[in-house]
Amino acid sequence: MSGRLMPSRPMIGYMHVTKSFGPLRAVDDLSLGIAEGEFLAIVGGSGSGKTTLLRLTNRLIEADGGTITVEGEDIQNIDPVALRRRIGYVFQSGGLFPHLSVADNIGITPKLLGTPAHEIAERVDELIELVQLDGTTHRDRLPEALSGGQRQRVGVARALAAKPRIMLMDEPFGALDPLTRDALGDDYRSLHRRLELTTVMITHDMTEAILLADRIAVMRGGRLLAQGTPAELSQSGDSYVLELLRTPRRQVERLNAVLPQSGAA
Ligand SMILES: Nc1ncnc2c1ncn2[C@@H]1O[C@H](COP(=O)(O)OP(=O)(O)OP(=O)(O)O)[C@@H](O)[C@H]1O
Repeated sequence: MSGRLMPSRPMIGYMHVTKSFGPLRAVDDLSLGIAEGEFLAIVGGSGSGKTTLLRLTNRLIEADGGTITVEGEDIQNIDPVALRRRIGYVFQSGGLFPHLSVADNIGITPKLLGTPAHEIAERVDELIELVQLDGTTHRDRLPEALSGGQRQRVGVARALAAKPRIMLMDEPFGALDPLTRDALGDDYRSLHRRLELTTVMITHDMTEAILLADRIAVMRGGRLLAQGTPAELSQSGDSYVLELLRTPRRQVERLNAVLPQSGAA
């Protein structure tokens, strides 16, 4: 996957996008294109504008300047509800409705679209299987009776319900223990490939970004500081980018120093 800033026919295109909240420029003159089928990770410190960029993409908020395109269309010309149907969104906390069962949470979008009940039930079963939940035990549970990892699987299933081609994910695995996080990351990566999705995922974790994404965009102070494959980023002249990339390497070195080099671990 090439590290070009703007592929010739981007699935999502950001051209000089700016968004301010009062005097604060949360997103500042950002240009970037994401190719069809690409998995892009956005990495950056707290407050660097990552969530704002995702929310601009599905018109939860509106940009002050610049243009955003989805499948070549300016999103200003797409009805926000229709746009959100084409873009799945997964929240850090899962964002599930606490009073609705797993099945009803997953089926909420088809229901709002007026899909007949039997079709919703079929789609829900299909999605439960797709995200590897257990239909028998989990289908009728409330979110409070699920583990964090299971809740995130429901969040992914719900986001996929309207068969979007694009998935936006805001720190989807951030609050999970490392093993669950790894498993969910791997499972999502294969879903991304199998369903030929285009995915933009925010993560604080450079290791996760390197392991899951084709390309990484680094944001700082609302600006796109650097972007490229991990190998390309490692050639960056920017000290913040290099520092971000050094963290996973340091972790590996420390682990290697502590753990035996062979054996079960
Ligand atoms: N609705 C809002 N009103 C005012 N300021 C906002 C609003 N939404 C975001 N901001 C500000 O914009 C900046 C960017 O916020 P954003 O949530 O995009 O950052 P982030 O990179 O996603 O951070 P985090 O990693 O902590 O989630 C922050 O300073 C934040 O306080």
